Amino acid sequence: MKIKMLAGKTIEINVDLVKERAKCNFNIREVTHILDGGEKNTIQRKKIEDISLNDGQSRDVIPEEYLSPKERYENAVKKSCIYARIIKTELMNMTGLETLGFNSPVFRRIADAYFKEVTPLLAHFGMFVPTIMGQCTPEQLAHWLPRALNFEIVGTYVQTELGHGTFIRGLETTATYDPQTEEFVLHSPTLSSYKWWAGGLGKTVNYCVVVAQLYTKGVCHGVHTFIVQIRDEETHMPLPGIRVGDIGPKMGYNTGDNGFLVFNHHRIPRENMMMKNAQVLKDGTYVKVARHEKLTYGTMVYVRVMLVNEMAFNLAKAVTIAVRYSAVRRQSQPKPNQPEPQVLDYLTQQHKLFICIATAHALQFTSDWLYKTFTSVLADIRDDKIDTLPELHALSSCLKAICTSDCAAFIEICRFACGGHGYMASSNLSMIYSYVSATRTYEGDYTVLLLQTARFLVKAWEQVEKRRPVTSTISYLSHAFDKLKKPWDGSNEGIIRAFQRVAAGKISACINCIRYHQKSGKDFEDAWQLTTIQLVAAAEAHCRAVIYDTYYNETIRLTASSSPNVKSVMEQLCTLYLLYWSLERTGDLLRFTSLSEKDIFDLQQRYEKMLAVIRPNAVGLVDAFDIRDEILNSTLGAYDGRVYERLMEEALKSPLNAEPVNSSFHKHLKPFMQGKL
Ligand SMILES: CC/C=C\C/C=C\C/C=C\C/C=C\C/C=C\C/C=C\CCCCC(=O)SCCNC(=O)CCNC(=O)[C@H](O)C(C)(C)COP(=O)(O)OP(=O)(O)OC[C@H]1O[C@@H](n2cnc3c(N)ncnc32)[C@H](O)[C@@H]1OP(=O)(O)O
Ligand SMILES: Cc1cc2nc3c(=O)[nH]c(=O)nc-3n(C[C@H](O)[C@H](O)[C@H](O)COP(=O)(O)OP(=O)(O)OC[C@H]3O[C@@H](n4cnc5c(N)ncnc54)[C@H](O)[C@@H]3O)c2cc1C
Repeated sequence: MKIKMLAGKTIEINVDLVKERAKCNFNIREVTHILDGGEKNTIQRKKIEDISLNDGQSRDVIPEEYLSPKERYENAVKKSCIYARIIKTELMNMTGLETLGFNSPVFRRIADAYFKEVTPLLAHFGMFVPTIMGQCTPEQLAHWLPRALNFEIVGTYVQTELGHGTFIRGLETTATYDPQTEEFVLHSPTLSSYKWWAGGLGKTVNYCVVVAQLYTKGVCHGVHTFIVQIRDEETHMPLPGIRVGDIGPKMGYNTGDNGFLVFNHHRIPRENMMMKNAQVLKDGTYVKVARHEKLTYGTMVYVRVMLVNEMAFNLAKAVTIAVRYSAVRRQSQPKPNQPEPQVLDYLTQQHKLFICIATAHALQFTSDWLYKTFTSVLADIRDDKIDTLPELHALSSCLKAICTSDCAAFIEICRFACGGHGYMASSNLSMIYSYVSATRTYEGDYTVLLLQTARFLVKAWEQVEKRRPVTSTISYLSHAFDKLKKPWDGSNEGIIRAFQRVAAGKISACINCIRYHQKSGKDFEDAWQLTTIQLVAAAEAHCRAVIYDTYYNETIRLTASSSPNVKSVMEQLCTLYLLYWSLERTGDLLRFTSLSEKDIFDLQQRYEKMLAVIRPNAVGLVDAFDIRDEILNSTLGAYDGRVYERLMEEALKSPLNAEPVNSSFHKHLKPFMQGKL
């Protein structure tokens, strides 16, 4: 152990970690600034982290694993109020800082110091407020937004029902306009129409955005959004006509009180229909305002965009834990009479972990780029231009699907990399995994969203066939008709072009398959269904090509004025990422490019050399994510590497250790062992 001063405190640091940090050859702060989107953001983030975490209010006295479900929820509500107060105060102090807002990555990061699972207010921050911002008229906005931002009301987003989640047009809850009273009557006509899943609905919120089928003058106009009060603002009792409760234990999100909601002819004022995109006049006349009918789905697009950033952060946490632990952990004896090596020195361990570091960078840069695209499309929509929306929908759908899926898979690999101790709840890897695993399903299931992107790609292909211009992310399709396979080029640019060829080849194969089925007499819908396995694969290939291109270009752009070693290490990670996926997808490359067996051998050699090049900087790279111990919440991943001490300290907190003999011994085990039971 070595003693080190950190933030004014003297701490003991594991000697292996001290050596690792001494080996690091680049400026860690510089990389942190790049990942944060600039030094100004890092300074701001650290300031808010200090304000909100230094007083210890985020800490639990008893680890929440030992609390009952009810106590865990109550504890989460208590801490949510502290957390929300910090956001309110800091937001007021931060006016003018355009990069930080209500849902800023900074507030997101500190949330993890407060909640091992989630805050019951997550859907208030992530969905209720964004829906108010996106779906209200200016008058409605003036009424609802300040109340929601001040937490005078707390809300959630209630869309999914027992019977339907994916197929929104199939939702059954009705909102029928009554012109006599100028009210909507909300009703749940069947068991399958019961609302199910909304976060915070069970016990926490008093308002919600409800998605329901709008009926007026006897005509159904499809799903629309309504602001519905469900609990009394004083007593918090459910209002008449409302049945609401918690849906019970889940694989994760257990402090999130996901709920059910049943309407029995519940009335709300006409003004509570969110009327930015469509209106119902007092006499019941339906007026469509928006030019694109899917603008009602805007909150989902927003959350899908946010989730990409969410994935980058969660993977950064998991790999920080796994790399630090792998530097501390020593195991086996590959050579006789030699000390046990750090497990990080095993090539196979580097193969598990360095791709996770690279992926966290790739997702961070892709997420920043996607967010910019999102804000630019929002600006277009404000100017009544809706032609950029389909591309945003296609991009956010596939990126949400692939990033959540990759991130869950890589977090599980981080757990494997930590052996048995990775399975301890105190490693925090199981919590991170159960949190991330749900993201592949919610906000649009993986397969469903990739099929949305595939629709866009098939249409784009038809445009390219007609030699019509297409948007930037699919411009590579224009080269799909070049007949000759180009010689394999293993440079970064060459690999990206090769994967664009793979994507184009897969889309082309889907088109051929759909047309083949149509020629055999199938209608388009059936031909589409028969092609869906390939369509999902084509959308995945397209998405990966977008990520490779974005990661590569953003790395060059963001390190243009960096110090040489920072530039090198960031480029090495990007190259590692491209090599890793080339080796993972050799089948695709063999099918659609001129890659040979010899090229695969070369790729493998280059990949393994790159692992060795990155090895000395591995701990420095995860330190650069700059995730405070309070946020990591891990016995294995703390900055000081006191792994075994922390494991023991945590074990001693188990209530089972409070007494030398548990009463069940005398009550059950002893009589059983003595043959008396
Ligand atoms: C611990 C943290 C603590 C504190 C937090 C602090 C701060 C917060 C920070 C960040 C928060 C932000 C986010 C991160 C984290 C979490 C978020 C919080 C909670 C999330 C919990 C989960 C919430 C939910 O799951 S809500 C429910 C979501 N449900 C879905 O996604 C359903 C999926 N289904 C669909 O989207 C659609 O039904 C469908 C797309 C599959 C089909 O729709 P539909 O049948 O109507 O359309 P089609 O006929 O198929 O298509 C017609 C054409 O329309 C096009 N289309 C479809 N959708 C869209 C769209 N959205 N936009 C544009 N165009 C669209 C479609 O492509 C067709 O086009 P074509 O040209 O005709 O082909
Ligand atoms: C933790 C968590 C939190 C949630 N929070 C909220 C919330 O706050 N508010 C809210 O409204 N909802 C919420 N949800 C619900 C969530 O949005 C839905 O569960 C999700 O959209 C998936 O829909 P589903 O459950 O209907 O799945 P289904 O559509 O029933 O999916 C089942 C299977 O069928 C497949 N499938 C479905 N349709 C097709 C198709 N067309 N083609 C091919 N395959 C298909 C899917 O790929 C999947 O494998 C939450 C869910 C979870 C797990």
